[in-house]
Amino acid sequence: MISLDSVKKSYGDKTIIESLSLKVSRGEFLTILGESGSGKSTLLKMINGLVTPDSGTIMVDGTKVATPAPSESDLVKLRRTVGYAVQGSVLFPHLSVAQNIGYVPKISGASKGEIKEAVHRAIKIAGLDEDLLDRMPAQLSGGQAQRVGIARSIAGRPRILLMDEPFGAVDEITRRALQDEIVEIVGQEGLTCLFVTHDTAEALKLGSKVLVLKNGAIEQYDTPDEVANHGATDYVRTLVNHQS
Ligand SMILES: Nc1ncnc2c1ncn2[C@@H]1O[C@H](COP(=O)(O)OP(=O)(O)OP(=O)(O)O)[C@@H](O)[C@H]1O
Repeated sequence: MISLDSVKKSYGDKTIIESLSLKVSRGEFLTILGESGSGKSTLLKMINGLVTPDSGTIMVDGTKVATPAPSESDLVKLRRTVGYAVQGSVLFPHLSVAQNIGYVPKISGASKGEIKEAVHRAIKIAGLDEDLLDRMPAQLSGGQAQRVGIARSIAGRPRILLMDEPFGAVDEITRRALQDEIVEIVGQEGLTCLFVTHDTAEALKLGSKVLVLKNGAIEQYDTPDEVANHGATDYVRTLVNHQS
């Protein structure tokens, strides 16, 4: 579903990712674990075309995303294929909840009726109350905003879901509820999910596979069981032993 071949990325003279190759199968729930600055967000942004690598190849569901940078039509295709949710779910502040959730269907050219249907389907899946649809993002709690972000990321019926620390800004109880829901959504919809976290317990709990990154390089890419019980490097074993 997703493949990266010898991908390199630097910012200025700082190399973030030296040479990364990776294949993610359809239906995989891949958690990406690593400390701050290890390149997790950069990896997701390269997969959804927000950041272009210096060199290497990235294929997403048959579309070449890089390099060179994708064409305008490939980018549109990519927006439909890939849903993206980030920490604190950065919603458009000037759009209502319904407009936020309906954004991708709208830019994809869906009719008013189709947009409404997509929004209702998404809020149902994300466990949101209909009463919230007319509110503005500033009128939501952190947990509600997070759910709206999730609803928005799935409203366009993507095949791939990229989530960048999506539950970083919510309390522990909401976080657990959202974790369970996202696993269910990904399973039900048959999605391929890449989920970035710096929380080892979360990575091991949610992932069907876990990718451990350090300084932009792969330390281990394996099942949660293998990562937990047979850490490939000292770094992986330290992460597993020091989880909270
Ligand atoms: N646009 C940019 N310009 C320059 N440097 C950047 C840019 N974006 C990211 N970086 C740097 O690249 C490195 C990797 O950043 P990235 O956000 O991918 O890490 P991360 O693993 O997601 O970190 P965190 O867990 O803190 O979000 C960091 O050193 C960061 O400062």
